[in-house]
Amino acid sequence: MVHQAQGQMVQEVAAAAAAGGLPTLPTRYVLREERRPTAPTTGGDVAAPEAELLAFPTVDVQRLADPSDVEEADKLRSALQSWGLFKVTGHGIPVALLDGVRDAGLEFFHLPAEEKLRHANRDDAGEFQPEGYGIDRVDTDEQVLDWCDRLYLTVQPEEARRARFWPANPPSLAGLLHEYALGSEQVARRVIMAMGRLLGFGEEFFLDLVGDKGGTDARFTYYPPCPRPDLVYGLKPHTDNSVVTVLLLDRDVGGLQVLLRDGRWVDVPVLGRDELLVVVGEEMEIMSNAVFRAPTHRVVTSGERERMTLVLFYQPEPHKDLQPAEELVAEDRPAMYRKLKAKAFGDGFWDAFALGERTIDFLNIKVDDDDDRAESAGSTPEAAAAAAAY
Ligand SMILES: O=C(O)CCC(=O)C(=O)O
Ligand SMILES: [Fe+2]
Repeated sequence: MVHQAQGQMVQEVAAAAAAGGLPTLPTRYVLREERRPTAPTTGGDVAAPEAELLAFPTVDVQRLADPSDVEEADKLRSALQSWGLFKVTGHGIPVALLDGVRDAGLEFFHLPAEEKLRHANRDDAGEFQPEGYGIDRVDTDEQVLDWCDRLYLTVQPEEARRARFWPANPPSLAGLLHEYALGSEQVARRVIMAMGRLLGFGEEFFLDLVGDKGGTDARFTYYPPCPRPDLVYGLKPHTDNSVVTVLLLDRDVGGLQVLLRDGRWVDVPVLGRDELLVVVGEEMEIMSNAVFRAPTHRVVTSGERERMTLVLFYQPEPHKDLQPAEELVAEDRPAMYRKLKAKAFGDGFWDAFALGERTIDFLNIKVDDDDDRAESAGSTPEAAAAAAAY
């Protein structure tokens, strides 16, 4: 059964609201009071001074590829230990390609509804499945829906692409996404290689766990303007279903926020046109036995401006075992997660996300819930250094 709300795109709701046809926001988007996003922490909150924005971590992936560049490796280490995400320069992807794929994505969302619905996220029987155009899965009346529409495509391995979900319009989109994904995959690989080196292993360390034919899923997310941004999430708080995620953010409009370890939500700034963002995902958290942590992040919407982002999720080969690397497990550092197949983890994401839970928690693969131990094993420079000694 498809839930009746599944058919309604947020873009249509937003258009009706803008035309004055909706005196109040439909309740299915309205968050319970205690869950509502407060005003962004930066810009208005004295607890988050300007300096914090300036300290937003940056890593040059070209420098990162040079194993003798200790300074850049230190920047990566510090970014991973503090924010769990960082902006990336030195990737070599032409800015014309970045702008091109952004423009093509936006053009797709601006097409008439019937054109976009040719690629709707339904299978032959009309049931919901994640790939294609639409909103995320709706299971119940109680589920509060995010203020966004998505176009979700499997990009790699190439033989797994499903042509019916790839827009024919604008005609440039498919080619641009293909090109961009190749460049962005290199960014992910360089980061994953450097993460292996940070722990004192070779750069193949995590790549071997991922496999040569890891998967890449792309998600274009369109956040229409919202008449009541104080009541909704663009995207609810979550951690990513990936080893790492590479994001191409909107050129002009912010909204992404990350939860710091001290419990504050902080804005990710609008990046330069040629900059990307890398976020650690839950699969890396598992493989690294929580030396690296997947940060919780969310999107708040803007009142008047639309926003679009393109996010690429890098995943292990589906048949690979997903588990803490044995080199990172010892008597005083027991495995924090149980083994499962990468595919089982990937599939679990959709159930978890609909409930607003982490996949790790939803699938109950934490060996125990002793967060103190997790903290001491994972988040300190000492722990990373300890891991390096293995
Ligand atoms: O749109 C954004 O800024 C973030 C999207 C995101 O976090 C996701 O799709 O997992
Ligand atoms: Fe995300």
